[in-house]
Amino acid sequence: MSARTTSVVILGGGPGGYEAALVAAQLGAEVTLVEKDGVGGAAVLTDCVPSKALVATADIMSELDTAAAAGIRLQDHEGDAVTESLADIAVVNRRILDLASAQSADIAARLREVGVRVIDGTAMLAGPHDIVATYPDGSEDVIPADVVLVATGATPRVMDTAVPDGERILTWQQIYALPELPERLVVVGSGVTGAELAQAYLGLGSQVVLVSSRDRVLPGEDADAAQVIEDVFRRRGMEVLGRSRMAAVSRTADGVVVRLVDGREVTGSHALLAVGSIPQTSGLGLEEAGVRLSRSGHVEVDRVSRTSAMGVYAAGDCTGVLPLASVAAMQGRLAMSHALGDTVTPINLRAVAANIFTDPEIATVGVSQKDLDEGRVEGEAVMLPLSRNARAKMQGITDGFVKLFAQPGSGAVLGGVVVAPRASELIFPVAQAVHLRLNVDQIASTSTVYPSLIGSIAEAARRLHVAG
Ligand SMILES: Cc1cc2nc3c(=O)[nH]c(=O)nc-3n(C[C@H](O)[C@H](O)[C@H](O)COP(=O)(O)OP(=O)(O)OC[C@H]3O[C@@H](n4cnc5c(N)ncnc54)[C@H](O)[C@@H]3O)c2cc1C
Ligand SMILES: NC(=O)c1ccc[n+]([C@@H]2O[C@H](COP(=O)([O-])OP(=O)(O)OC[C@H]3O[C@@H](n4cnc5c(N)ncnc54)[C@H](O)[C@@H]3O)[C@@H](O)[C@H]2O)c1
Repeated sequence: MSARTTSVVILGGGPGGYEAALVAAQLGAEVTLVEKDGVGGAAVLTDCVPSKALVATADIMSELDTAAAAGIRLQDHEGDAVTESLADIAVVNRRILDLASAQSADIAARLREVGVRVIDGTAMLAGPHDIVATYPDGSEDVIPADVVLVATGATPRVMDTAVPDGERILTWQQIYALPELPERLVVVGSGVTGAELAQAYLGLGSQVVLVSSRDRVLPGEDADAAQVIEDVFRRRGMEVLGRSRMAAVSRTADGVVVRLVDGREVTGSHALLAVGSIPQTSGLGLEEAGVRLSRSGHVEVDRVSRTSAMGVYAAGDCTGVLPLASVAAMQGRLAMSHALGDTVTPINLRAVAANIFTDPEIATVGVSQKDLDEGRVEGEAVMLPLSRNARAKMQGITDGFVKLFAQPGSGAVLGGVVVAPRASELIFPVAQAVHLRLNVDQIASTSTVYPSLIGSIAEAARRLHVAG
């Protein structure tokens, strides 16, 4: 198949779709991308980018709060101490929406530059090689495709007993339209979305109650890291209700009531539902075209993003491989490289770095403590609290740690966890070590700046040295 004449049609313009479009265009294909809501997808318009922008604002406010501990006194013109900062949520939201649409426009411009045809419409398959695009005015086009990429993402899970109304009962995609800061926000679900947004609103000045169905928040994460975050949440005044499953949410005269399955009731001014997502794969003609779906409705793919139908690939949240923007992008790029005959290395989830944008952040890569504890991986762990690091002291960092996992004998770095402000930036050397199969001595002997938080990663590596 000649890449120059290959026609590629992509359903969905999130990171899975637009990154694939860029690669396919670079490899010489004729590329059409059909997107119904806006280029950049949910990642840019409603999920990843807006939530991180909200967190960034809350972080600025929390830095103001900690200024006093560093000896900084904020005062007004009369010399009276200023002890409170207020978030003007209408301004905050406007900035976030502007920033998201600017990011979307930048991506659309880049796609145009490389010759990708972007269709504003809804797409579905009429067989493995024909895509029907429906335009906003209801008219349709059939686009023939040699290669199809399904990258339609996921959408917030909605329960019949807790239906969002966009005013008081909200999904995370609706919060940026709020005209006022919620006075008392009940966040339901303590996964990554719930934890990040609960802390962001707490930082912005809302009272926050976090309804967590599990023993602790962030049930899927490193237990030591989740404990640090839960302690910080409580210390800063968040009410965390553990082992509390929401049964229903309804409106009251001036707010909401969240009913728990054990009969308790939690009242608030607003409820934010963060109870997971479902893949957007129904009604797309996928199964009719021979594309196998899992019981959860995700598209089944292999490590180069092939589905069960020849010539049809899938990437991102609709596959359920690992719901991260970075992974969606990687899957989309791999799909195009494979379809268009470029060199491909199958996806390696072991080396995927991820970050939870709480304060402090939790960054992880590679194997987990659970893998070691449950005997799936043989490894040793060293955990160093950041409170003993000189730079951390200077910056007033009291919570957080660095944890490194290594293979006994060889000292190969298997993974790590960093809990710190900007952990997302600090995890890179560990990710690089996992990716390049470096050993602890190679990390330990790499020069680090003194004083620096990253020095703790080198120190953890030194502690894992295997005497030769
Ligand atoms: C609150 C929140 C915060 C997050 N933060 C992060 C983060 O910090 N870092 C990170 O890596 N990940 C983050 N994620 C995950 C990340 O957003 C997703 O993994 C990512 O969006 C997946 O990209 P995608 O391309 O698969 O889908 P999406 O970004 O969902 O894009 C899919 C697009 O397809 C379009 N579409 C669907 N059906 C059709 C159709 N029939 N025709 C045309 N178009 C269609 C949709 O309109 C959508 O625009 C976050 C998720 C949430 C919920
Ligand atoms: N920083 C990031 O990279 C980032 C941020 C947000 C989301 N994400 C991605 O999205 C994925 C999904 O995260 P998520 O948090 O949206 O969903 P999730 O499915 O991981 O978490 C939802 C949580 O809600 C709980 N829950 C479900 N029903 C409930 C009920 N009735 N009452 C109380 N709790 C209930 C579940 O037990 C679960 O802990 C993550 O795994 C991550 O990959 C990434």
